[in-house]
Amino acid sequence: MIAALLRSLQPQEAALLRRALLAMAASALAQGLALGLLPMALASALEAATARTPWLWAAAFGGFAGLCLWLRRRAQLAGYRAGAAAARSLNLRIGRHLARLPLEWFVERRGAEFNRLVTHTVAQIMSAPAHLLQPMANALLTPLALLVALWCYDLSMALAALACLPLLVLFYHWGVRWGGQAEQHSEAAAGEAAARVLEYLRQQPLLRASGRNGEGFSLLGAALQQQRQAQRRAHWRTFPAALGLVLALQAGYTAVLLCGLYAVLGGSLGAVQYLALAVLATCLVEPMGALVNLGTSLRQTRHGLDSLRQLLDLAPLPEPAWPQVPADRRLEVRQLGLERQGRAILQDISFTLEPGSLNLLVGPSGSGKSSLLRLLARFCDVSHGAILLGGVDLRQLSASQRDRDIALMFQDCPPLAASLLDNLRLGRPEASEAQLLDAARATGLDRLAQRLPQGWQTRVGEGGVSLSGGERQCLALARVMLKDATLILLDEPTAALDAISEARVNQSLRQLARKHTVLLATHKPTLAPCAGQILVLDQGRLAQHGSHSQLMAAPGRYRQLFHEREAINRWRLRTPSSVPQRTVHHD
Ligand SMILES: Nc1ncnc2c1ncn2[C@@H]1O[C@H](COP(=O)(O)OP(=O)(O)OP(=O)(O)O)[C@@H](O)[C@H]1O
Repeated sequence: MIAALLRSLQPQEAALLRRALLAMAASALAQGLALGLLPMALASALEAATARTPWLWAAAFGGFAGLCLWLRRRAQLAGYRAGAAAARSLNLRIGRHLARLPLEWFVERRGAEFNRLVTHTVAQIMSAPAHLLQPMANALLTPLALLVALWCYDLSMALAALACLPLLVLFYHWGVRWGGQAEQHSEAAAGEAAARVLEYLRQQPLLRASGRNGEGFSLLGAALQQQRQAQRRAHWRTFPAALGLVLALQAGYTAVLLCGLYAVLGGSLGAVQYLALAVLATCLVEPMGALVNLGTSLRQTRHGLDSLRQLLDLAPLPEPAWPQVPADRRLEVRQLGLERQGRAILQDISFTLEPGSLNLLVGPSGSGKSSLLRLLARFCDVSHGAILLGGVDLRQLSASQRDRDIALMFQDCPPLAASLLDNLRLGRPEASEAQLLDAARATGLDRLAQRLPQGWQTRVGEGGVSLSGGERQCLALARVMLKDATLILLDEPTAALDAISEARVNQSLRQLARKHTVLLATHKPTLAPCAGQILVLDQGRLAQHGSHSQLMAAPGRYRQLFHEREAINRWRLRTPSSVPQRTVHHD
C-alpha cells in the first residue's frame, strides 16, 4: 500500500510522506524502548529498598517516554501534512488529467464514479498517513522493540512470543487472500449504489412521471441490496482470518505468561519482575490486536489507489510533438469513418466546408449528425480517414489552437451555476462590453437580462435551473457567437426556441456565416434555402450534398425528408363541430 501510495504522488509529496514514515517509525521504536524499560523501572520502584539504582531506571523510562511523546507529536503533524499534500497533489493530477482526456469520456455516465473517487477515495488516502500508517508502525515496530526487551529479561517468555509470530503472519495473509477479492467487489458495489443514488436524485422528474419514485425504483433497490450482500460477503470472508489472528494473539499472550510463571516457580524469575514482564507482554499484544481492523482499512485504501491508478492510466488524446498551424479556414473531411463497440457509426464521409459559409447537416434521428459534429470538435479521433482544418490534420493541431479555432454548441447546454454575465463571458473572457452586447442582441439574450430581477448579475442556478430550455439555448448560442471561432458547430441550436426567437437567431446565424464557417445540424429546414451547402446523412453515410435547389431538383433522401417536414407543417386542428371526436388530424 505504501509503495502504491508513493508511486501515485509527485516527488515533492512523496518526499513529505517518506519523512512522515520515518518519524512514525522512530516514534513506534521509541515507544517500544520506553515500554521495554518499564519492567526495570517498575521492579526497581517496588524493590526501592534493595535496588542499587532505583532512580536511574525511572529516569531512563521517563526520558524515553518523553522522547516517545515528542516523536509521536512530530509524526502526527508530519502525517497530517503528508496527507493534506497527497490529497492536494492527487486532486491536481486528476484535474490536469481530466483536461486531457477525450471529451467522449465525459459523454458516458461517469459522474458518480468520478464523484466517489474525488470525495471518498482521495479523502481516504488523505487520512491514511495520520490514521492508518502510524497505528500500522505501532503494530509492527513497537512489538519488535518489546520482543528484544523481553529477550533481554527472560529468554523463555521471548521464545513463547516469537513462536506465535508465524501464526499471526499466516492469519494476516489469509485475511488478505480471502478478503481481498470480496472487498474489491464490495467497493465496486458501493460505487454502483452511489451512482444509482445520484441518478435517483437527478432523475426525479422522470421517475415521478413514470410512477417509479420511492420503492418503485427497482434499479436503486437492487444496487443497495447488492451492496449489502457484497459487504456481508466481504465480512464473512475476512471473519475467519480475523478470528484466527485474535485467537493466535491470545494464545501467544497466555503462552508468554505461562512461561514466566514457570520461571517464577523454578526460581529463575522474581515475582516482582514477573508482574512487570506481564505488563510488558500486555503492551506487546495490544498494538498487534489493532492489526485486525487495520488490515481491512489498508486493503480498502489500496483498492481506492488502484481505482485512482486506472483513471490516471486512461490514455489522453495524443498531442502532436510539433503542432502545426492551419494555413486557412477551409475544413476538409476525407473518407471519415467512426466505429464504436464493433459497429460502424459513420462510414466513408467526404466533404468540404468553405470559409465564410453556412452549411446544414440534416438526416433522420440516429443518422450520425451529433457523432460527426463531435468528431469535428475532436471529442475523439476518427477510426478511418482524416479531418483537415486549413490543410492540417486535426490531430496535428495543439489543444489550445483547436480550442481557439472550433466552437461547439451541444443539443443540451446547461450553464454553470454563476451569473448570466459570467456564463456569457465564458465564451470569450476578454470580450469588450460592446462585443458582449452584440452577441446578446443577436440571440435575444439582452431582453432576457432585462426581464431578470438582477439583470446580468442574476444567478442562473446549477445547470441553469432558473432558465427555460429556450433561454438556456439563447445563452449557449450567444456564448458561441462571442467566441469568434473559425469553425462554428451547432447541434440543433433553435430546437427549444419559439418561432420569433428562431427567426431572429436564424438572421444572426446568416450574418455569422459571412465571416465564419458554420455547420448546423438540424431537423428544421427553415435555413435550408439560405445554406450554401446541405449535407444529408442517412445511416451513417453521406447520402447527398448540394444546395437546397440542387437537392430538391433530384429525387433522393433530402427531397423525401423535406416533403415529410412540409406535410407535418400543414397539420391543423379541426374544431369539434366539424369532427365528432377531439383528435388531431393532418391532411
Ligand atoms: N458512444 C457510442 N457508442 C455506441 N453507439 C453510439 C455512441 N454514440 C452514438 N452512438 C450511436 O450512433 C448512432 C448515431 O447517433 P447520433 O447521436 O450521432 O445521431 P443523430 O443523427 O445526432 O441523432 P438525433 O437527430 O436524434 O440527435 C446512434 O444509433 C447511436 O446509438
